[in-house]
Amino acid sequence: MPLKQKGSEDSAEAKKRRRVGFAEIDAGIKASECIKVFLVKSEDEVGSTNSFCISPVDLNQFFGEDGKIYGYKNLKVNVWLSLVSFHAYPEIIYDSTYDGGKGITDLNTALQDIFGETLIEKEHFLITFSRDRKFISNVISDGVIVPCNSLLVDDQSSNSSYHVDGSSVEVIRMKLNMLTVGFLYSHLLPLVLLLVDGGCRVDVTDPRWDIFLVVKKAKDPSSDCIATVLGFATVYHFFHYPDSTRLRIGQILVLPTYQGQGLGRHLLESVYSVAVSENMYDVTAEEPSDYLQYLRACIDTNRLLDFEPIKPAIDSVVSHLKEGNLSKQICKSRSNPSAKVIEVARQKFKINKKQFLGCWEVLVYLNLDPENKCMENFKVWVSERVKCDIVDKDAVGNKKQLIEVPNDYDHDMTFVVCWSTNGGSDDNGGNLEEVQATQEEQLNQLVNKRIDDIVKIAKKVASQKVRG
Ligand SMILES: CC(=O)SCCNC(=O)CCNC(=O)[C@H](O)C(C)(C)COP(=O)(O)OP(=O)(O)OC[C@H]1O[C@@H](n2cnc3c(N)ncnc32)[C@H](O)[C@@H]1OP(=O)(O)O
Repeated sequence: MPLKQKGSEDSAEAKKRRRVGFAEIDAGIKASECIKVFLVKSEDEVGSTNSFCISPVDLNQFFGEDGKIYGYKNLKVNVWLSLVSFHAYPEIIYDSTYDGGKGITDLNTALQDIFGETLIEKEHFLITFSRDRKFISNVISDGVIVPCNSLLVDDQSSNSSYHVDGSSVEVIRMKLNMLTVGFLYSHLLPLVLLLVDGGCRVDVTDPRWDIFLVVKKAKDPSSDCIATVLGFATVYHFFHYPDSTRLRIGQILVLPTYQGQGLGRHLLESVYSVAVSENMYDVTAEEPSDYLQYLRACIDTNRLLDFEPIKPAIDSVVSHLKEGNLSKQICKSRSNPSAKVIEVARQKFKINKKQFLGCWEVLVYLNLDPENKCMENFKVWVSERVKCDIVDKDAVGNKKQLIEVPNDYDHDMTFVVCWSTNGGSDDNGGNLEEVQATQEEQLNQLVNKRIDDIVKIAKKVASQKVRG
């Protein structure tokens, strides 16, 4: 009897094990692998996966800690986003659902987190293309056109518009706390969340937020003037002690279909134009992406290129670099332009100090002869500037250290400066020489990267000058 019992217990166990063994464990699917977002201009494009598909920065961030969707077999999510009203319509396709131990992801809630109130059913979505065709035109009717001296403006009789696809393009400035503008912003927000790294909602009730909309205006077949949004920037008015205001760009986005046509630059120049005409303190950007930094550097260097008051200071560095072998100490002492030079550029162009110092290196480079030996001196000069920025080399003895750390972003390198508390010289398990050699190598990498950036910006600025 006991044996039989044991036997039946064994077989029950075996069955259980088999069940467990065969149960399908749900590995989930990364949101970025099954969700596609298409930009569409007309109802004919809805449902087509040949429409323009955007590349979100990180779709996975909206789906739990591991960015995965669980519980669906052969899942595909296609979202069509209207460039007319910025409504969105999702199509969710799958063979079946099942609980493989991780539950079944609530897709509607997750999509709501991204698209919010813009998410609507297909039937309503299709109607919006005709019903809301004047949506943008109506919103911007109370806006102010920003006059801009952009190099892109091709109509010399007016300094506020140029042309894309044969239509006139303008930058309109509005207060975000206006009801209709706040409503439009809530429709643009999904694009911010999807396409701006770290993008988030700004407080539309705060009167210190402006939005700069770059719009294309064209007549439709019934001769109505229809405006389309091509890009936008949200800009905050910060108090600057004691009695001025600085403009800070919170988010800037050019719709992917229009990127690379000079609109980002036109938006930035429009913000500068307002800063100059309203005598703001300066213009800054909140956590700018590398590409935005590059774009700003190109624009600012271009503006500084023919600015006479800073030329003697540039000439002085250039002649110094041409002098032959430089002592690092002299390099250090001639590292930065004087406060007066920085101030005169800020007053005229509203270029912030940190930004100016980046342009300074490009301006010096542009004035050197690349064939000449002084390029070696330029490297020494940049190297001393990098060292001053990041870590005081002499502080090694004082246990200050530069350490390379992994990062979650797609940057090549991230460094942190640490202050050792351990009191010994052998903090990394090696001796002081090894620590210094590692530091030297890491600094060299940074210097090489900085020089590559300078050369890239200088080439772009030089080519734009030739075209201009
Ligand atoms: C604070 C923050 O918001 S950080 C986040 C920034 N935003 C984002 O990352 C969102 C996604 N990215 C974008 O929206 C855009 O790429 C932006 C806003 C950064 C730049 O906008 P774009 O319209 O693409 O920039 P724009 O066209 O003015 O300049 C891009 C390129 O065109 C070039 N360009 C500028 N003007 C012209 C012109 N008239 N003719 C030809 N090329 C031009 C630029 O030099 C640059 O060329 P390169 O990349 O080959 O060197």
